Amino acid sequence: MQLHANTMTKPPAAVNTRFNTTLLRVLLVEDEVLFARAVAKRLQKAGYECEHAETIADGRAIAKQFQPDMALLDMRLPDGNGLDLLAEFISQGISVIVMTAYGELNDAVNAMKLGAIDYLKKPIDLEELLLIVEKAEGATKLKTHLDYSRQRNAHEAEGVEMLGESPAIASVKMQVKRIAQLVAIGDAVPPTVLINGETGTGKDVVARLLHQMCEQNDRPFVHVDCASLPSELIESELFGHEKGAFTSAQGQRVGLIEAAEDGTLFLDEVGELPLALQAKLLNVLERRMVRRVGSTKERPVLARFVAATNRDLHAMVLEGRFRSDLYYRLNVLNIMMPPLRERGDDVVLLSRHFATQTERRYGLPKRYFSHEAMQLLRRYNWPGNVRELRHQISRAVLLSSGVEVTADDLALAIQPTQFHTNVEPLDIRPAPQAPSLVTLDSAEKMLIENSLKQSGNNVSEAARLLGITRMAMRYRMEKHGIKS
Ligand SMILES: Nc1ncnc2c1ncn2[C@@H]1O[C@H](COP(=O)(O)OP(=O)(O)OP(=O)(O)O)[C@@H](O)[C@H]1O
Repeated sequence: MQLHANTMTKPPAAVNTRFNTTLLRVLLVEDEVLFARAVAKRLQKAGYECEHAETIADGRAIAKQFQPDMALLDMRLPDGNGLDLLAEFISQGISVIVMTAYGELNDAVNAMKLGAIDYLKKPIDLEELLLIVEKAEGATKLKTHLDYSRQRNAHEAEGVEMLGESPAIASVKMQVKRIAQLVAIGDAVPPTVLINGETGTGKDVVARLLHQMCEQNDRPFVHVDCASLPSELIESELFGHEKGAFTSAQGQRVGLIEAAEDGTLFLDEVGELPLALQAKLLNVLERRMVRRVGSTKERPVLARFVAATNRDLHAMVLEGRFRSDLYYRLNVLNIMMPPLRERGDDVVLLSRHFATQTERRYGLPKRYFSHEAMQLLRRYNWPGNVRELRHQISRAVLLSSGVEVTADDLALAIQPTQFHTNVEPLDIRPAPQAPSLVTLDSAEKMLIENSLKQSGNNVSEAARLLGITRMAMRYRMEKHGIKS
């Protein structure tokens, strides 16, 4: 057996102690070694732990030791068809994404019927692959593990930043600080916090900031996305289970509530929690005890509970879709995130910040916003809030042809009704057309060509300018038919 691996340094952890590991594990079964190395590198860079096997036999053997959470499986392998391994992996609870060659659509269809989460057609773009892996993570229980693991890493590596100087954000920062300073006396537990706000306003950022500012910031921060946990798994994910508690419970498992220890349990999108589980959660909050599925033993719960929602929970209570007792239990302290359109000039500060991030990531020269672009940014009403702003800015920075980001580089079709009420109306002119005609593919091609031009056709230097590996650069050049 050949182990092709990569830079894995830790020995594989046992299945039941996965909460103690830090990275989500991806097994790549692919016989094209160069491509596999490029994929492994990209995944490692994105925070995944990755192993590689070239054959079905190797894949089977490595999976036993490595205990992957997810597998990327090629369909044509030297010792058989990847479909043979697919069923085995799925029965072991491994999420599978298949990779098929051009014209092998039947394989993809069969794989999906057998339970693969998604498929990718070759030639594969690494960024697309990453997006699909991330999407698969979100659609399964894996997201929870990863958010938990990544967050632990993130706290070790860097602090959370909540940018903004507007009175609305200053007030949020003040509230977070006060809540973090509330020290529980004796046996008292920290009060629960409910964060409300439109999508993309930074509820997640606030939860992490609160954790960071608390005394127990070296304890775990466990992010549970209640919307993406499959309903059949949510109970055992949250509460844990004992061996044999149900048919597929081959081992004992610590639930996320327990995994939070005396840190923070962040229940994101709490409005999506099914009613039956709302009752169980209420019980945990009231009694501060948790019982694993299939166990008779109760364990104390020490974590701080922080919940977030973009729904009107009060309205959901009136409609009978959210338990009123749980609502009041969660809503002990409340933080309301203001929409971006109410944060005045924070939009300027955030735009500069996101532009600098993109410039650094792609090795681009510093960009400046034209006066018109700035006006547009200030006057748009940002329904997707800070998340939308971040995407728009990085897209505009990547697409701008010179050092100036113009209003046309921003794909904001502003409507007269979307203007802020307190600013003078902008010159009405047709919505920008050009950006919507540029595809991600052509933007990537343009970036690659530009970087090669800038580096005098030196591939390594061009890769450095773009902040990618030489291998990834070569892969992309080949994809776009660019010769050096
Ligand atoms: N004040 C801020 N400073 C810097 N970055 C921010 C700020 N607010 C939000 N962001 C960034 O915007 C994006 C969206 O934020 P976040 O995920 O916290 O929003 P959310 O309210 O939890 O969204 P959703 O309701 O969709 O889950 C993230 O990339 C986050 O880092």
